Amino acid sequence: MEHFEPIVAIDVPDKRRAVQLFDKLSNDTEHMPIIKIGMELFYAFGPGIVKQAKERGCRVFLDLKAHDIPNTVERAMAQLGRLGVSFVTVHAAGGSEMMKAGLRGLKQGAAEAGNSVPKMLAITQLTSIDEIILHNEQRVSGTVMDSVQNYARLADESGLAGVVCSAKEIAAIREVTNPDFLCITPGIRPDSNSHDDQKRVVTPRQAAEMGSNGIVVGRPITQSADPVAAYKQIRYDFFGDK
Ligand SMILES: O=c1ccn([C@@H]2O[C@H](COP(=O)(O)O)[C@@H](O)[C@H]2O)c(=O)[nH]1
Repeated sequence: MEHFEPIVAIDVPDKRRAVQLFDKLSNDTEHMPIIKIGMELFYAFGPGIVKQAKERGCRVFLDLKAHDIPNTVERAMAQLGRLGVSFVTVHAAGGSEMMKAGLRGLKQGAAEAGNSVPKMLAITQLTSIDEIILHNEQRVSGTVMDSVQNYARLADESGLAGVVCSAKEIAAIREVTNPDFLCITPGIRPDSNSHDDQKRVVTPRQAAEMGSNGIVVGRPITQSADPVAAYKQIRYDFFGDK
């Protein structure tokens, strides 16, 4: 089973702060985190910000959560395949045709640029969603667990490398997917932290015990007075001495 270094979500509004965090976090070359660039940074600074993270030796998780008609996602993913990132994301709610088209585009873009193919992950139910939102707003009957399990099966059948989910759903996902299917888990909060807008939350240790292949952590690190110390503590809680 493959495990990844913690994925740090750099959700900050300005380039100077982002690059400062890339610099601080890439200093520990033995256990360098994977840098997650999301909509906030990418919409503001585009591929240039990806390049700046890569120049510091960081692997990049580009979390743009594509969700559109298959043709649009295929063409968008072809562009992302050219960037040399390690992970990209799409919403499983876009359906299997969209996910397959996205993967096709990603492979084509990566091949044209001579890059290896990034791992494509499907967002299942965002970790900010709970059963109240699922029932009252999405009008989905059943549990969050059922919905996440269904999306994971669909993503696996569509050829994706894995899903983004809460660690709480990993056991249910493993029942219906291939053994090497990845479960990457945000909604991570060390005991003392507030949950912010996250609903399905576990600690780094619980995520490890539940079988997470990699944790995604943002604010508990980026808003800490000492982001490097916060990262190291979270990494230790997830991996122990490894
Ligand atoms: O279901 C999901 C999918 C993606 N995310 C992203 O992870 C980070 C979490 O940040 P925190 O500050 O640790 O809450 C953020 O970039 C989200 O866009 C998620 O939380 N849940």
